[in-house]
Amino acid sequence: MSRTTQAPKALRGAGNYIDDRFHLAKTGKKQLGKVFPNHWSFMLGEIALYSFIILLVTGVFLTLWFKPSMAEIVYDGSYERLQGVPMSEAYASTLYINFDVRGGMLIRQIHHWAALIFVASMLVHMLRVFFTGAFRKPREINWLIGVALFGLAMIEGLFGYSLPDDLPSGMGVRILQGVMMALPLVGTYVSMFLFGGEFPGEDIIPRLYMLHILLIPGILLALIGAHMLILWHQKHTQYPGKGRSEKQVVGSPMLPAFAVKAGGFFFFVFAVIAGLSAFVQVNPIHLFGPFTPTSITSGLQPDWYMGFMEGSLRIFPNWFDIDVAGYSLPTAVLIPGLVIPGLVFGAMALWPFIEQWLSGDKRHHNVADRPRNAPVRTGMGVVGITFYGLLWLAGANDVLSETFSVSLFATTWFFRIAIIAGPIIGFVVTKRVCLGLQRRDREQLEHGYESGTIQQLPSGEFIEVHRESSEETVHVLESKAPVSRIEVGDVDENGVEAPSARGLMGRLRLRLADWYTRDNVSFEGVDPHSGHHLHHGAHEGGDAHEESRDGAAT
Ligand code: HEM
Ligand code: HEM
Repeated sequence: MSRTTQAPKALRGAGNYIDDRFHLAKTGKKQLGKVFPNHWSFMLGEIALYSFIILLVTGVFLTLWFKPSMAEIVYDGSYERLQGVPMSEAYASTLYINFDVRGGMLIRQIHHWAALIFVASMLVHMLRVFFTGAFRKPREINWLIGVALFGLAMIEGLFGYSLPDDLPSGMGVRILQGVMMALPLVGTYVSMFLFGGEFPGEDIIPRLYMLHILLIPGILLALIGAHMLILWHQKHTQYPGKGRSEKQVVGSPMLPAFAVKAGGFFFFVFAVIAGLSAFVQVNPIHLFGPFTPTSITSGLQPDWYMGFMEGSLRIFPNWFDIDVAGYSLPTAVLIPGLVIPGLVFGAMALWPFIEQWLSGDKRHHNVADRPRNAPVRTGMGVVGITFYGLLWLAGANDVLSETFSVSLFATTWFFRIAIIAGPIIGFVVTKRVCLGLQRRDREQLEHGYESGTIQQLPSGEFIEVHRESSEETVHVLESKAPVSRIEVGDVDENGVEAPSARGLMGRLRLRLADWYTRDNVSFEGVDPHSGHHLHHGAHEGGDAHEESRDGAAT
């Protein structure tokens, strides 16, 4: 006997009341059945989202006791080792959260760990999007929002790190001021404006506080909202496979499968952050002491996401300063502190448009690329990782020197050379590996996979038996887009428009387009399993739920 479940009367009443006014039932039904593709790499954006929520909640807790004031007091709280020490109210209030507020130290730890994981998950999420080409049309705007989110999150973290006014806080703010002062013409004014006078002054902590708890989180929240709305509207990309096309999305529906999974995953992320916070100490401000402009510590590192800026400043040579009309431009600070980060973020923001410009490809892409099938893009991604990673390591050049007992000058020079050679080597090796994998894919598509079974033919010859790949694998292998090496003025059958050869820019564009596609292995004319020595293999099934990209569930 079957029984239909009905919501309790009161709930139904409330539902009807709302539906009468807002007519949400129809839209709600459609939206709640929305299909989400399943792949572990799509959980990286979720980790960023959940750690952001944890930051908001723990941040509000911290504001209850934190005092954003530079007024000097003499400490007489419960941490005995600092009693009688003059310090700012900001530092004293953070010590108070640590030692006098119940659970205070744990919440500070959670806030800090969540910040570290927030930026890390964002970075890995961004790499996933980059290497799968998920930034291509129609998702360029979401990519740009992402780049803004990444930059803002770094600044938000730096400002949060500066709030407790302990020694590392003040050192971070000092570097920030140094970089600001290097700005041509306006540097000193910008610094005076932010600090309300000479460094450090009394104003900086209240100002950073306002930015940290109100303005930047507000902008982050709005941008994340827009990011999610756009994602919802455009739907997710999906990896190639059986039944997955540019027009169809395959995965689990929002209710119940995806909602339950996402809810559970939130608690998992929270548990990992809380576990780390309970057992692994981060930023023990009570051990560092209050900031005084005359003190400095050695071997101290900033939070990981500021590491690449630190490295950039540490290894850039102090070769020349430029004098323009009586103003000096300190290149050793200006270039590593502003120009290099500007180039890194500029390249990130522009890449989707550069790629579109040189390939002429204006099609919609909903099926993700396999990284090997876009060797130049994948190579450029490795250039970015190597460049960023080396700068990041260079930010710890003193720690590396001490650990490996090499001189500081040797590590500095190692990084100065590696920062140029590393990305070039990275690009060449990656591109070769991608092309090698493409050749292997082509081979597998044509001949099936190597079974490991060796047979001896009557003639005495030994052969390896190849078996047919599953239908799923064939779909994945066949997903490689045709290599578009089109001639000037052409539009190919995929709507890819050829670069124009006119003018200097036109010729440059053609050259780059050629560089982008040259060497790519063509799969055209390859008939699956047309090779010799094949035996039939197993076939796998596809996912259960499908939805067309224009919203109709099937
Ligand atoms: C993306 C968001 C955020 C990031 C990356 C971030 C990061 C940080 C970091 C790294 C610290 C230093 C923690 C420490 O002392 O060990 C900090 C401190 C602080 N944050 Fe945030 N935070 C964020 C959002 C918020 C929000 C939304 C609030 C408040 C509504 C907030 C309130 C505070 C307060 C009051 C402190 C000073 C107390 C302390 O240092 O323990 N934060 N934040
Ligand atoms: C606060 C930080 C961020 C949050 C909370 C966030 C959240 C998400 C989520 C939950 C998704 C869907 C699931 C997934 O693909 O992982 C997504 C997709 C996407 N994100 Fe982010 N993201 C953030 C930062 C970024 C950054 C830094 C970039 C790139 C620069 C970026 C670009 C994209 C793009 C292009 C998509 C669509 C991908 C697709 O459809 O396959 N996001 N984001």
